[in-house]
Formats: sequence, C-alpha cells, structure tokens
Amino acid sequence: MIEAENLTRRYGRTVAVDALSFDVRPGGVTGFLGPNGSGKSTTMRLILGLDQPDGGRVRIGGRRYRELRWPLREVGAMLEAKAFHPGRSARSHLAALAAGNAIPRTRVDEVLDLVGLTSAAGRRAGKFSLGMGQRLGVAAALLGDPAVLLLDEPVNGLDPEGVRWIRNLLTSLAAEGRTVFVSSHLISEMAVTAERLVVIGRGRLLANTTVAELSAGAASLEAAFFRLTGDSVEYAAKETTS
Ligand SMILES: Nc1ncnc2c1ncn2[C@@H]1O[C@H](COP(=O)(O)OP(=O)(O)OP(=O)(O)O)[C@@H](O)[C@H]1O
Repeated sequence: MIEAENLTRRYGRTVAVDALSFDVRPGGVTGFLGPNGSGKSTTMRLILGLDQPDGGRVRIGGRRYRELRWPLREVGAMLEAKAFHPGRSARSHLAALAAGNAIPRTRVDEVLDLVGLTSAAGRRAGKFSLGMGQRLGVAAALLGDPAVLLLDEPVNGLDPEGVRWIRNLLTSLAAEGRTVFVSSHLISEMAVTAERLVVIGRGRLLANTTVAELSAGAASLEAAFFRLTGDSVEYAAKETTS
C-alpha cells in the first residue's frame, strides 16, 4: 500500500507536485497517468525518498522509505532505464545489488531468467539496447521479491513481445497480492493492464478511480483521458493541416 497525503514539491516557481493525495492498493495494477511535465516522475522520486517534499507525506506500508530496513526487499523500483554502471555485466550489477541488501545470490539468476536476459547476463550492460536495459531495470526491481513495485514507463523501448511480457508480468505480480504502481503514456496499454488509475495534471490529482469508471460514458479510455486532462496540458504542439 502506498499512501500520499498532501504531497507537495516545488522547484523554484514550478509546483511540480501540488497537494497530491492518493492511495495505491495491493492486489491490482494501478496506472499513473498525466501529460508531459505533470509530476509523475517527481511523485515517484518522492515515494522512494530520492527527493524530499516541501509539504505533505508519503508512506509505503505505513512507513517512510528511509525507515525501511531492507528497502529493495520491500519496494522494487525502476525509474529510468540504464541506471547501472555501463562497464558491469548484467549479472554483476544484480549481484552487487543483492549483496548490499542481504538477498541470496541465487536470486540473481532467477530474475535474469524471469526477464529473459539469461543469455546476455555476462555482457556489459552499457552495450544493451533500450529494451534490454528496461528488462535489466525490471530484474533489479524484482530482485528483493518486494510487495510493492514502482515502475516509470516500463514499456518504453520494448518490442511488441516485450510489451506483452510486461503486461502479463505486472498483472500476475498484482494477482499475487502485490501493490503495482506503473506510469505510462500508453493509454491503450493501461486500458488492458491496469485496474485502477491515478491521473494527474500540473501536479494535481484529476482522478483516482477504476479504468471501467473512467471509461464509462466515453468512446474510449483515451477519449476520457483527453477530456480529463485537456486543461492541464502544458506542452501541446500545433495541429498541422494538410
Ligand atoms: N530537478 C528538477 N529541477 C527543476 N525542475 C524540475 C525538476 N524535476 C522536475 N522538474 C519540473 O517539475 C515538473 C514535473 O516534472 P516530472 O518530470 O515530474 O513530470 P512527468 O509527469 O514525469 O513528465 P514526463 O511525462 O514528461 O516524463 C516539470 O515542470 C519539470 O520541469
């Protein structure tokens, strides 16, 4: 369970996250949606204690991230692909993380297998493609078998098979009773993967509801999303006419 209460983060005059309150519950995938610059990554960094709020608070299973004894065994996160030393192999990257978190070494090969990187485990991670880097990021998130997972744009760069793999992985992790919070710009993907959605615009909560409820009365989830976020889009390109 993730609980954010009045979470606020400013950067100079920009209010990146604005009195944001929401819960993410276990047992289902919760999608985190919002236009570019709406504060999704900032919110995820605040949840993980990588950034400090100017106001409000956020708890994971009732505690602040920094109060967790073995963070990787409680919260798995992938915020950006390629968050690893480029000269290290995938296996040694995961082995170092495992060692630092009292996770058995045998778990490294398990997660490599789970994400389909066994054959590339000895290769330098710096030479990985975008999709392979995403898979390694997911492997790191799963390493500690955590009850809570946070993934920022996990399907970015994945091929169609990879997209389907992530979809099945997330739904099965949630079915095991975990809390799965995943940001995405792919509304169609969220329509089939997520059960609930937290939608933000300009740092503020626009909706915290189910996919079914948000889609009701609209032609599609995408149409409902545009209606909801229409006033919150900061970076819109001009329409072209042909
Ligand atoms: N370290 C920072 N310093 C200054 N401004 C920042 C910083 N991090 C984020 N911001 C600003 O905060 C706002 C929210 O950014 P954030 O990256 O959280 O949005 P996002 O929803 O993840 O965007 P995107 O979908 O484009 O990835 C933006 O206006 C951004 O420019």
